Amino acid sequence: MTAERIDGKAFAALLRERVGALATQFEHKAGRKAGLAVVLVGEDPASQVYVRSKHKATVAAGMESFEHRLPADTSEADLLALVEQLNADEAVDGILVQLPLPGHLDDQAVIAAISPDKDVDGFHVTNAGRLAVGQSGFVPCTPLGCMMLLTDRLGDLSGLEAVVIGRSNIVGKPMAQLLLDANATVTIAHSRTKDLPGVVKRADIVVAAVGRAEMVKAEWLKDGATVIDVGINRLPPAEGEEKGRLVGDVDYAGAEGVASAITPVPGGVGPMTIAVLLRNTLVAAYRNAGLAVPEIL
Ligand SMILES: Nc1nc2c(c(=O)[nH]1)N[C@@H](CN(C=O)c1ccc(C(=O)N[C@@H](CCC(=O)O)C(=O)O)cc1)CN2
Repeated sequence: MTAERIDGKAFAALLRERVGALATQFEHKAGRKAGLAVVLVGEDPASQVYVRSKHKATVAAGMESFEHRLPADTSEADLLALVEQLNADEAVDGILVQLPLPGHLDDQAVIAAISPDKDVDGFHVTNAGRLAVGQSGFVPCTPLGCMMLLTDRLGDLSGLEAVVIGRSNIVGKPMAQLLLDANATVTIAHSRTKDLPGVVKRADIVVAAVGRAEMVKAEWLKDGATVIDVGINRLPPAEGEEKGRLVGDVDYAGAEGVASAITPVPGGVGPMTIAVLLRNTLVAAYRNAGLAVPEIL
């Protein structure tokens, strides 16, 4: 079997296009553009790339982008003051603080300061709670993007066995919650799971979000499984290479021979993160303006 490659890049482009069309409708109805504020503290090279991509995608979708770049030694009090200012700014529908933050800053305190109704990352404890009890809030972008790819491919997930490898607040836990809401039978596996290969072998759906390069091997997979690879790991440069290759948490070359479908890295889940961020921002804008959120969002 050669697995179908799930093209997250193409899916994300379609989603961004749809959000762009709805953002124009929003502007006509509300008399203003939807707005996203992104805060970057420090000079982490990967974060700089992601923040630049978010800015470009926001503007391309016809929304207002407010970028705040702060020095690496910014104090927590100054960062919290900026978040407060953005909470009060009516032109700002969504607020995102790029992670990771420099070590002296407490991510949880910063996330807690964001108004839950502007928390388009879905990281605030209020939004985590809303997801847990089935209320509408904001769902973290990466797991929601994974879910869109899964339902596009599989349709109804009822009764399917899903294994999520990784238990982070940002990906693993919300992913498991979304799969459970879709009536899958869900196992969350992690570094202390006994017989991880045996657990993964049961799964019709595998979501790998551990952050360890090519850890999930072809032999672990059930024939015909659908594999969603959230990992983005850079290998050390091979001879003659300037930069190492990007790989996921799954051994793609091996898994391709066993799975029925798999997301590549790059070009799979990663691009969905930014497309869903635009979607969440537009949902926030509709809600903040007191307008009905279009169903197709
Ligand atoms: N506040 C947040 N911080 C972080 C988040 C987040 O959702 N909110 N997620 C990640 C980083 N991230 C967005 O912020 C992100 C990661 C990866 C991609 C992406 O498109 N990756 C490409 C490969 C990119 C490359 O060449 O390096 C791919 O997978 O095809 C987009 C966004 C951590 N921080």
